[in-house]
Amino acid sequence: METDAKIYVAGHRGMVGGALVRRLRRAGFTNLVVRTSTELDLRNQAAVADFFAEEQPDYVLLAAAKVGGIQANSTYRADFLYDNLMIQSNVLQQSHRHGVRKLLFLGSSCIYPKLAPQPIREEYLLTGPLEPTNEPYAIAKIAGLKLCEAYRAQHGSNFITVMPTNLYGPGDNYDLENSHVLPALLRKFSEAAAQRLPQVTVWGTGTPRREFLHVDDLADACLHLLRHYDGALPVNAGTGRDITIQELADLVAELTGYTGEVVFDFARPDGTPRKLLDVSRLHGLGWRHRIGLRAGLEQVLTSADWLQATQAVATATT
Ligand SMILES: NC(=O)C1=CN([C@@H]2O[C@H](COP(=O)(O)OP(=O)(O)OC[C@H]3O[C@@H](n4cnc5c(N)ncnc54)[C@H](OP(=O)(O)O)[C@@H]3O)[C@@H](O)[C@H]2O)C=CC1
Ligand SMILES: C[C@H]1O[C@H](OP(=O)(O)OP(=O)(O)OC[C@H]2O[C@@H](n3cnc4c(=O)[nH]c(N)nc43)[C@H](O)[C@@H]2O)[C@@H](O)[C@@H](O)C1=O
Repeated sequence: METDAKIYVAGHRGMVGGALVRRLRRAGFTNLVVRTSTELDLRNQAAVADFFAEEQPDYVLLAAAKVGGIQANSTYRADFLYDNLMIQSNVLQQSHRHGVRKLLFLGSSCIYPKLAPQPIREEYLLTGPLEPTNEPYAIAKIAGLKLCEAYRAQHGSNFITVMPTNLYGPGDNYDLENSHVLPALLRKFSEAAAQRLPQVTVWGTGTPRREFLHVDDLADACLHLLRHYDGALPVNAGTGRDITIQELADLVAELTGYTGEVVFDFARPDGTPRKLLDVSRLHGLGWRHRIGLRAGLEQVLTSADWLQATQAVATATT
């Protein structure tokens, strides 16, 4: 990849898109094209066609999507299915029409069957029923992956697909209802520590296991795959290690200095019991994660992004 190649990063204001932009800039890529969703709604077929005709990018990184945690996925089911189907269909079709040299599509570990054998290998896709809380999102992501495969098979398009585990890092969403577990716990425990609250409520039973990858590691993995991988097979991206939600809550309590009680709200869904990714394909391609969970969380809690996000939340609630 030449450093003056024109790269469209879709979703650059999001957590993953932001990390991709930072990583690409650090690697010397200067010709980045970005649009906010207000400037370009990727669900709009005609607008996406006009954009590609005007910009003619060489590479496309598709990090724009409707994204959220277990509650958002379960509540806004139509939006998660419709928005994601439209965004990816429009971007993939125009990337094909305009002869984009390579496209990277981001799926998710939730595309695999709810009770898949662990760790989850890429070939377990479509071998069993999905987790109901995020079935619409998973169906959309599976359709995206299959569309990449189909463009490659029918037209020879170099569309590659990456399936990340649960991510965290700068640019995360700290909304208490719609976010993923890690940002939610960081906020709940740090607020409880500051206000000396006697209890923090964690959703579900605390027994589900989750794997967490720092978003800067994911961005690095994506650049590695852009440079070194042209295959049809999807590639899992994770650390190969997971922990229970109870262990995660204990870790976040320790890091935020919270010493009160942790209670579990059994009325909230657990979701998938476990979704540890088998990352041997990615390791075989020469990439491994660098940022462990404790170090990654310490980095988040001392970052300018965290201070900004928590100040914005404090201002909005006073
Ligand atoms: N977060 C996670 O834990 C995981 C994420 N992923 C995948 O990574 C990708 C990025 O996720 P993440 O960065 O966390 O998500 P974010 O919610 O942080 O960012 C999503 C971005 O998508 C853009 N977007 C949403 N709808 C539209 C639209 N209609 N038109 C144009 N742009 C739109 C938004 O743009 P704007 O800000 O301009 O409105 C936003 O910046 C997704 O494909 C997701 O499935 C996969 C596994 C785990
Ligand atoms: C990345 C992935 O993210 C989603 O799947 P998920 O991993 O189930 O999502 P989550 O991070 O929101 O929850 C993980 C676990 O944690 C528990 N939990 C405890 N306390 C809080 C809490 O306060 N908030 C949240 N959100 N969860 C909590 C929660 O009950 C669950 O057991 C997919 O929908 C899909 O979008 C996807 O691809």
